[in-house]
Amino acid sequence: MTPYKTLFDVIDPKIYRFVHICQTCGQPNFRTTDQPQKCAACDETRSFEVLPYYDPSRDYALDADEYALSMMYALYKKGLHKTEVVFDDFYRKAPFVKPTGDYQGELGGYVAFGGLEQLIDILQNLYFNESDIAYLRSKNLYDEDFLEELRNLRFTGHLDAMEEGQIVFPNTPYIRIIAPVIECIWIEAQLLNTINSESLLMTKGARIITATDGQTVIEMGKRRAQGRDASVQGARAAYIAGFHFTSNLKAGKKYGVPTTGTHAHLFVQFFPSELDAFLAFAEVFPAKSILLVDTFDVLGSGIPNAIKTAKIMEEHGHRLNGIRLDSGDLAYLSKRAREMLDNAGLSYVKIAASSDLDEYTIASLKLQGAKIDVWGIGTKFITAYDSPALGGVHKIVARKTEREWIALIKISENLDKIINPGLKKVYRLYDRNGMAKGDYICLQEETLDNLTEIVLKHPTNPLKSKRVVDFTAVELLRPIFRNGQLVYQKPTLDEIRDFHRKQKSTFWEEYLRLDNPEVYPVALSDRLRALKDKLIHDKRRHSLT
Ligand SMILES: Nc1ncnc2c1ncn2[C@@H]1O[C@H](COP(=O)(O)OP(=O)(O)OP(=O)(O)O)[C@@H](O)[C@H]1O
Ligand SMILES: O=P(O)(O)OC[C@H]1O[C@H](OP(=O)(O)OP(=O)(O)O)[C@H](O)[C@@H]1O
Ligand SMILES: O=C(O)c1cccnc1
Repeated sequence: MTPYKTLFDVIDPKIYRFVHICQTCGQPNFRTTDQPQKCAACDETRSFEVLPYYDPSRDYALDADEYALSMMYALYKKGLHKTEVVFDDFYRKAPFVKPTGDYQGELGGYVAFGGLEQLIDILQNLYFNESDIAYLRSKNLYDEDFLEELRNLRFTGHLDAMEEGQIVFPNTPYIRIIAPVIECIWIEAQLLNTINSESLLMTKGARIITATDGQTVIEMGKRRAQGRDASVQGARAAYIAGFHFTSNLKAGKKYGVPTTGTHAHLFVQFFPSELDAFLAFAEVFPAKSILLVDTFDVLGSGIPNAIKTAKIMEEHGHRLNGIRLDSGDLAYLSKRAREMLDNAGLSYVKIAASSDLDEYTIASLKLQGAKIDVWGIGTKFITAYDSPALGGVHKIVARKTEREWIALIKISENLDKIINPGLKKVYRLYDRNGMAKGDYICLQEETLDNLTEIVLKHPTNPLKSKRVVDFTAVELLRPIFRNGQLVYQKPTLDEIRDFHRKQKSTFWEEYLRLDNPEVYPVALSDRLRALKDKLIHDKRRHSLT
């Protein structure tokens, strides 16, 4: 489908910041200034209504915390706002992973990295529009010079990121930005909001796909999502994770996610009888009918009426697609339903199930031998029910002085919270069979070219280390922006989905399993570790004197 162009694609609101409505002929005139000029349509020069012109669907600039504006202003007043800095984005603890049984060990887990496409759109369309400037002026906190600086502010930095759908482990940067400090501060909240929410849902989706193991999965979460847009973005994340369809038409229109659906209980209640409802639905949708069989009594009436409907469809040369169970004991009911359908010669009719499902219930149902072919998943996916936040962070790790870059560190009493300083890169090491062995984080100037062996040392436990030989190293951070310009060829949704599937298949299932997953090795190079130790030591000494 060719995306249609909006007025904002044709008349760039980053340049044409005002629309002057001519009060004589009603013509809108797009202008770079608020000073009236001759109307293009009627030559009138006197009377215009002057409005800020901006794309409301890309109203990004104030998606920020006030403290960001405070810091941006203070740095501006001190003449430091253009200082170049490096920021890393990473998370510390994998979501959804809880110890079960007597498990006492370190917790593993992973995140499927999501939201890059949305972040690209934000950074390409980031500007303070005139209504933002007017709002900030009304706060009486900032001077006019600063507001003028904001008017001209854009993202001008370099951004490297993992590709969307990549599997990423704790404390490994998935985004690295080199930019003036004012820009890095400005984007913090919405970068985190986007990446955290999308990655969280993609991860939940990836876990559900591990449990459904190749069967058809439909995302149905719209009604339970935390806000309108969350459901559309969530449906996209689900598709990348491996879901096959969404019920969400907007996600279909906006992102091209395949859509499908069954019908609700209301449709059955509305008709004089369940059979009337089924026959009506099947007549209108002979090629895509999945009948909801639990409005009254699944085994007593729902399935028998679905069988009658299927038989009538067969007489007309059609096949009933499936039935849906939405309550009760899904293992028992699906097994009985399968028997009844098979005995009626309807083994082609699929059984779909929904009812507060998640990866754990699905795994349990499979263990119980449930005969379910299609999984409908809403609430527990779209709300990331059991782990509703991903704690991704955006941290400064270096700044430029007149002469050189200096690495920065933040000390914490909690060893896990001490960031890895400096400008870094990330390698993933693969064995001969293409399976991932571990990730290796090193300084930008380091190279693996002549290394035949790497010892991946555990960050805090010297007893845990892993020697890797005969490996192929792949750099995971890819150039996305250079000097504020997009240099990355954005993949299609299906390419992202495929990329995610392939990446997931390079990990042993021990790292991806739902309960007590193995900890995937992520190690620092000796030079990076030495730099970190030195900075910690220097800071501690400094704070004691
Ligand atoms: N055999 C099963 N094993 C494990 N969990 C199941 C099984 N069958 C259903 N479940 C789960 O148990 C929960 C049942 O939810 P609940 O008690 O609210 O009842 P319900 O059957 O959905 O009925 P209703 O929708 O009418 O309230 C759901 O989360 C469902 O996924
Ligand atoms: O169970 P979920 O994973 O959220 O999947 C989507 C649910 O949405 C619908 O329920 P509805 O809103 O009619 O309410 P219900 O919970 O009473 O079925 C549908 O029948 C599913 O049960
Ligand atoms: O198509 C369905 O069955 C559906 C869609 C949204 C929510 N519940 C069910």
